[in-house]
Amino acid sequence: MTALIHLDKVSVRYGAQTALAAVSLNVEAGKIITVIGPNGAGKSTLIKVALGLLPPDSGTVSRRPGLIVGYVPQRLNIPAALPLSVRRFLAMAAAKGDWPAALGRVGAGHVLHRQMLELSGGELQRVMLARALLRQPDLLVLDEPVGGVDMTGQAEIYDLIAAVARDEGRGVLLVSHDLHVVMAATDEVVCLNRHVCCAGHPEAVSRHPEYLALFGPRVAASLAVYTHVHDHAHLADGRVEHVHGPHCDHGGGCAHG
Ligand SMILES: Nc1ncnc2c1ncn2[C@@H]1O[C@H](COP(=O)(O)OP(=O)(O)OP(=O)(O)O)[C@@H](O)[C@H]1O
Repeated sequence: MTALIHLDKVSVRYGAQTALAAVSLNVEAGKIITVIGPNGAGKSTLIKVALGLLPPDSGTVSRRPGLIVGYVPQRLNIPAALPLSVRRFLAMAAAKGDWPAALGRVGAGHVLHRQMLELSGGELQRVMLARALLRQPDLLVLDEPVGGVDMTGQAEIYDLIAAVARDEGRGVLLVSHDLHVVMAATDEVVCLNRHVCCAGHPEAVSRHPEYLALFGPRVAASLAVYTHVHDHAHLADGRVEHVHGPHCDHGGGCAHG
């Protein structure tokens, strides 16, 4: 298997509600896969399945044997009464790591001796990323990693994520709403709305200008456009009907409607 992780037709239900329906995706070494989708689309559920925290109701998840995963959650809840320095927090993840270098790399060199509870939202996200990278992961899983980070910081963090994939050959599975910032550094976009609506390479933008019109000006401006092969229709009751036409007119607002 060349993929670090492979999801094959994974479905997850919470009671009667389907959170993921036959979702397949691959993350390979050196590649960044970005999952986008509206609230409730199943992005966090997908991450939980990929991490092995949630077993799928059907379908399979295959991980390369011995895979090391670094995970940056959307939020970290630290008990208010827990005295925990950044240094100690990082030491818990990697006892022998070069913590100052790891923090310096994510632009948070100044927080090594601070208390975790004192950090700003952006500083906390950077520390979480440093901690994930200290594990020297084959696969980095990031659930909206720039929450609370200012605009300049966001660009810096995405540049770093791109370098981690490109220069160090790590695979990255990223959930993001920051489409325009993420696009430049993404190898493949997976548009999720319980099922995979569409997926493709952002660089296909220049080769397929006709698709720009499909998304409408608001989405097109933030997302540019990517190869869009649509093999299903969205029915009024929310179900999906598979059809064989190669492209859709996106009238159903697949990801964003
Ligand atoms: N433990 C749970 N029990 C029941 N329903 C759940 C549970 N976790 C998630 N859901 C439901 O499953 C659906 C998908 O949730 P999920 O958190 O995966 O979406 P998301 O795309 O990450 O959303 P958001 O962008 O709002 O974070 C939602 O409708 C949510 O209410």
